[in-house]
Amino acid sequence: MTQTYKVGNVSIGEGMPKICAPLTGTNVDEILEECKMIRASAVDLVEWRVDFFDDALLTDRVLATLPKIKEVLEDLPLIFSFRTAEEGGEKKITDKQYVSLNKAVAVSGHVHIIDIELFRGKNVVEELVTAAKESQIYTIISNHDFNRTPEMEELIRRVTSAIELGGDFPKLAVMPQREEDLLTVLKASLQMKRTYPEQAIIMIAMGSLGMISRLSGEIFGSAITFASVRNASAPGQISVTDMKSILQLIHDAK
Ligand SMILES: O=C1C[C@@](O)(C(=O)O)C[C@@H](O)[C@@H]1O
Repeated sequence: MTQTYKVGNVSIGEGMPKICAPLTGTNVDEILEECKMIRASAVDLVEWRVDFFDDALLTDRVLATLPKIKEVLEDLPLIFSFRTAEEGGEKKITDKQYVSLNKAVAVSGHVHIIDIELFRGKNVVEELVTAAKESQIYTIISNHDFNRTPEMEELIRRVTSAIELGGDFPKLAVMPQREEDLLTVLKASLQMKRTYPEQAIIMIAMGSLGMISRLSGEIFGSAITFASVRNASAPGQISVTDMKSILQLIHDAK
């Protein structure tokens, strides 16, 4: 039985996968406009993809923007993600900046979850997991490959490392090149769900070929799915409205 993580008012790890919409605005006005649209939609969580923000490398500007976002989103749980250029994000950032930005955000009290990239290395990940725990917020430990899908054993190895490093939600997003890659992701997801039944895991195959993986989380064991309200933050995301009705259909059929 998957452990349920209570993030704000949302229970992650039970029932239908929870829908998360990304904020991809480049300035405060755009971001707040997106927040309003998201607030009026059927999302469960919001991800601030801060790497889209022009001032992402200025911690003061990021910290000043967070309360404005919270004001519009009200009680919707917020994930903070700086997706680095190495993993398909918009900007480069040094390890030092990455750690200090995420730490400042963790202690700010304005976010519920921070996303830490597995490949930033053990030291960075451990330092940020500790900081998050001290601030009583959750962590996603993530890994992305926008070009290909690694072998099944490698997918399992990455998710297992994320669990061993103390992440609350291990997350993998990879790009299938052929139909078999999609099956590999679903199979890895199911295997992880069976091996770690108490763990809420997020497994995504991106692009049009991977779309099924975004819909089938309740079957194969993926606790959060990403869908868009205005702009997609990754290939293959569908609209929140379509996502909600498909997840409901699958849920009702169970
Ligand atoms: O890691 C993920 C998943 C994602 O890459 C996707 O494929 O939906 C979208 C990103 O915004 C998010 O940080």
